[in-house]
Amino acid sequence: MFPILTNSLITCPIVKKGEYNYFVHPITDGIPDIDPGLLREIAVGMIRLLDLADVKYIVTAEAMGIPIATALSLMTDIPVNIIRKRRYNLPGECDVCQVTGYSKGEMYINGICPGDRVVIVDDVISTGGTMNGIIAALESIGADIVDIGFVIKKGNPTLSRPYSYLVSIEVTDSVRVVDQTS
Ligand SMILES: O=P(O)(O)OC[C@H]1O[C@H](OP(=O)(O)OP(=O)(O)O)[C@H](O)[C@@H]1O
Ligand SMILES: Nc1nc2[nH]cnc2c(=O)[nH]1
Repeated sequence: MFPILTNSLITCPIVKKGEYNYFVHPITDGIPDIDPGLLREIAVGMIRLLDLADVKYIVTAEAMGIPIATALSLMTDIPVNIIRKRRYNLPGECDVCQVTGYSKGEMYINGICPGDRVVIVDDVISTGGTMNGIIAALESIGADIVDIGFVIKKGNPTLSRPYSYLVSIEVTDSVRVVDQTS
């Protein structure tokens, strides 16, 4: 179903971040490069996956959600709203607490209003810490979260809302693709 994505995953390197097996891949790291054919395959798959009707923003997290959200935006004409790792101190800025398997930090939402219909996309979900933080922050704003989609699901994370993904992987000393959307 996603031959370029699948092949690039099973051949990608793994590095250790403490005890965490971190896979290094074009879509999640931009390394070694982002092939346009891979990005197109993903964008077409995500558009099939997601409910994008009457959506005001495709919301994504800096940094590696940006290429995916941009590709979707070009194909749908829906603007992108980027959750940034930098604080701007603008009126209404909303803090997101981000905890991953290897890091902890803050992110910041600007420009989303109560009632805005949004779809959230990201490159990968692993512990779910990032997305659960984003969901809580968007709920506190009063945004209407219509759908949530990932290119890659790593392991078996739990989210406070339903979500979908293109491929599911297990990572040990290599990547194994265990499932994909049909
Ligand atoms: O499910 P989780 O365990 O929270 O991991 C998922 C998050 O990890 C990556 O972001 P990262 O913070 O590494 O930033 P980057 O996009 O700048 O590489 C990825 O883009 C997700 O946002
Ligand atoms: N590139 C990359 N990003 C991640 N985000 C959460 N886990 C991972 C991982 O294993 N690799």
